[in-house]
Amino acid sequence: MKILTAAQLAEADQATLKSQNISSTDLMERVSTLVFNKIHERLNGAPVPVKIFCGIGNNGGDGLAIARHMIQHGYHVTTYVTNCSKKRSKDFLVNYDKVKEVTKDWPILLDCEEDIPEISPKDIVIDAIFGIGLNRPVKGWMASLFNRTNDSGAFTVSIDMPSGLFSDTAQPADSAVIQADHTFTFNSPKLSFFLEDTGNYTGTFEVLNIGLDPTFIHQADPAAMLITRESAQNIYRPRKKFSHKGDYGHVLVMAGSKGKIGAAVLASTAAINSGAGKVTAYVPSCGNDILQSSVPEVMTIADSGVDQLNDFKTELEKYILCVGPGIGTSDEVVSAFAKAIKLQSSPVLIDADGINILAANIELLKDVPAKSILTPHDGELERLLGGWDSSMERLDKAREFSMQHDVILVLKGAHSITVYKDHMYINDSGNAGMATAGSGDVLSGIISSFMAQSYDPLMAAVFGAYIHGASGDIAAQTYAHEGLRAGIISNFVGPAILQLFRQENK
Ligand SMILES: NC(=O)C1=CN([C@@H]2O[C@H](COP(=O)(O)OP(=O)(O)OC[C@H]3O[C@@H](n4cnc5c(N)ncnc54)[C@H](OP(=O)(O)O)[C@@H]3O)[C@@H](O)[C@H]2O)[C@H](O)CC1
Ligand SMILES: [K+]
Repeated sequence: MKILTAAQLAEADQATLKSQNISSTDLMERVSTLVFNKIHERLNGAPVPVKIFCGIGNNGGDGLAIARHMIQHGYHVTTYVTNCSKKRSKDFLVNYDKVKEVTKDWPILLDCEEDIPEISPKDIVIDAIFGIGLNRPVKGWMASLFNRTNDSGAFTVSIDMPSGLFSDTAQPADSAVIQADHTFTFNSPKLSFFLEDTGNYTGTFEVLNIGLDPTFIHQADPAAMLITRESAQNIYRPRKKFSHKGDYGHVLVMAGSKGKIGAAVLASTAAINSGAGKVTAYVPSCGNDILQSSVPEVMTIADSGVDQLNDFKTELEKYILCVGPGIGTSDEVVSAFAKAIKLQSSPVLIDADGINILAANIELLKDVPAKSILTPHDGELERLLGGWDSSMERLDKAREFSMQHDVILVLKGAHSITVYKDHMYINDSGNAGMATAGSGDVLSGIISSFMAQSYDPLMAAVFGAYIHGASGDIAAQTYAHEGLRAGIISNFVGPAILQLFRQENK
């Protein structure tokens, strides 16, 4: 699913009016009817007090139209207009007049100086103050209204966006935002819904298809792609009937050190569980027997270093290198890592201490083959890029780094984001139970396995992140978030691939 910017959505709006030969008032009526139906389905006529706060732009227009439908259906509605300036939009005014058709009670005009209206925990608040037209931080009286709403304990439903939230630019620290319990958003979710510092404002969110011009949407270059089950289905490559293990590649997992051989076990198990034809673990010699007894499908090469890697020698001709989990960062390891990277001409996967080594020895980046994949968690990312002030800046810096070094970054988090130059892919699978030791080692194994199976590196990263999350989601149905261990996630790669094609129960 495409994630479009506020500017693109406004353009889509105009393209829709033209291609469907409808007025903007018609489109607003369509949108507000869709939202009303959703609310009506849930409330089912309940006599709860509903307070609808409307701005004076089109988000406010939506709010007024929703108010009209609700009043018409017998709901107990009080409508407020935050009448802070004279620049009311045309469709706001049309819908302001239309309220007259269903009630004698005009909306209450707030002139933005008076006391904030009472809001009780028993109210349902509908927030239609600002949508994608927000253009500056929310301060002063409006901020007090937002804070009062947030503190009220009332169930709050936001229309299109929680008011005060920016959709695709950095959220100013001093700007008030409505904390919604649920958000109905139009056409596509917004980028800020997926970022750590802003993603909680929406509460749960639901994307409503408001019938925007499909040609415009098809042609639009998205701010990011949301990777859902459907997108993952399209990336998946079925295996051929007449094939052998040589067709599915060979992953060489260079990982582990004394006390952290588990990282090598987890990454190489995940690689074999995800379909690589062959997997070899390249480990310090203390890890050899551990690997051989814990995962018989994986071959091993023991390095000359006993407790940690100190060299890189292998006769293997063609493999995908997955390097970094649990290797440490001592001088010996750095020289083994540097040697391994230099020997590669095809893209490699670098994780964990591999990323820490690059961050501390930035000159090694020139030996990293183009389109290699780095999978940092935020601590590693910070070492690599320096800090950031907002999630948007984190993305900007990642894009710049990717562009400069021609590498793919998988930024791990609640929604892992794969960044390659100007392209971003936001993962929509996974859960908080996956925040557990070794989960990243499993991700490295999964992605390198798909690289070995000849997926294009960018698609291997995007698909691997999805399958990793989906494995965790299926595993959590049996183990709960708390019971998830990295090795368990890895065992659910097969069910996650099956799930891609399972018919949903309707
Ligand atoms: N294509 C679609 O997705 C459709 C969306 N619809 C709805 O329309 C809104 C967008 O409406 P728009 O009129 O462009 O903008 P808003 O209503 O969100 O806000 C504009 C008004 O807000 C004022 N503003 C902006 N920031 C602030 C602020 N920090 N403090 C105070 N006031 C602010 C702005 O004032 P100016 O002084 O800058 O002019 C405007 O008055 C979208 O979100 C949907 O809800 C359509 O219904 C259908 C298609
Ligand atoms: K809103």
